[in-house]
Amino acid sequence: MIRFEHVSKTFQTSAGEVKALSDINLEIEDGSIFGVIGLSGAGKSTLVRCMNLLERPTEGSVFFHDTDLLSLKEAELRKQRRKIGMIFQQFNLLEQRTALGNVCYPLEIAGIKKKDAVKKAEELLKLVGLDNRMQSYPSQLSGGQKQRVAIARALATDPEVLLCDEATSALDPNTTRAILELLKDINAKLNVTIVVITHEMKVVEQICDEVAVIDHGIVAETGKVQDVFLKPKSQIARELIFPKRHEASTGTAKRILRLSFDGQKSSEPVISNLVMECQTAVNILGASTENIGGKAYGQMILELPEDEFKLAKVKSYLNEIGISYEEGETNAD
Ligand SMILES: Nc1ncnc2c1ncn2[C@@H]1O[C@H](COP(=O)(O)OP(=O)(O)OP(=O)(O)O)[C@@H](O)[C@H]1O
Repeated sequence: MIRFEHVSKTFQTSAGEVKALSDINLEIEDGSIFGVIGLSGAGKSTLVRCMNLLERPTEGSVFFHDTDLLSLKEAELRKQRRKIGMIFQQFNLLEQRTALGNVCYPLEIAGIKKKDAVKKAEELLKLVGLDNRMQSYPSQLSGGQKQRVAIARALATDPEVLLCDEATSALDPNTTRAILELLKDINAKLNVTIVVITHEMKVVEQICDEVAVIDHGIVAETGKVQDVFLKPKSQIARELIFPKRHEASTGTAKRILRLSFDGQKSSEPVISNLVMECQTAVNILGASTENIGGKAYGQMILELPEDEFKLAKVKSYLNEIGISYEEGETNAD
């Protein structure tokens, strides 16, 4: 549905050129929930803004279906843009309008009759769970409720894609979870393709099918969420999945085994069986196993036994039961 071919974006600033994106290639499938994750300054917002040409790439092509958006005249581009809705971290609601007035706004601009606009806005506000707050002003709503209004407003023009730029970053964990569930619901009920920009792996875990990991303006890695979780290939993906703060901080580097759980095996029996089978105590330095779609995914870090014989036994046991692992060192921080 959306395809980037060799997209680059350079900003000219008084301090010189800033290359925000370099030669980005990616493809987002119709009906999917696609995550773009990266650290602050990685280029995520620029990337998402290039999807609807709020930002024009300096090089490359942006296809929406099979149309190169960069080749369109202004009127035609506006038409295509209506099919691409967007929500933001700061909600961007009109403060002097009620929730209903906010959702009616894009319909009024599109020339829809007031009666029809109100009817549609009411339906959308019901869909996002705000049946009782239609006449409330943004200042009377919580962050989660404001984001629900913003979602309803973005859906008013029947977009095929909804771009969500850090849409849950200003919300607490419970509200985040509820908003992500709502987006998942919208994807399933309305078949709207959803692109989620985030710096938080847990957001990707909760709703995305596929993910692109962005680092310093390039795509470091892309693939199905469970594959990237199971076997992160890039250093940046490893850091995002398993932040350093989860690892032991003893001041000295330790030799470790990094175990990957792939959704079949739950982590607890594996460790207790390993202890019994190999007759060795294992020191768990960190774990970030998560439940994704009802299956356990994630990683666990074990300190290696110093005894080489016991180490060989542990590795052979893991091979036998089919748990992926790799050897490494913790950082001495
Ligand atoms: N309008 C602009 N003018 C100049 N430089 C810009 C502009 N927009 C972004 N940049 C620069 O491009 C790079 C990528 O920024 P971008 O906002 O896309 O990153 P991000 O991953 O979304 O980060 P954050 O999560 O902190 O918003 C940064 O170095 C940023 O300073």
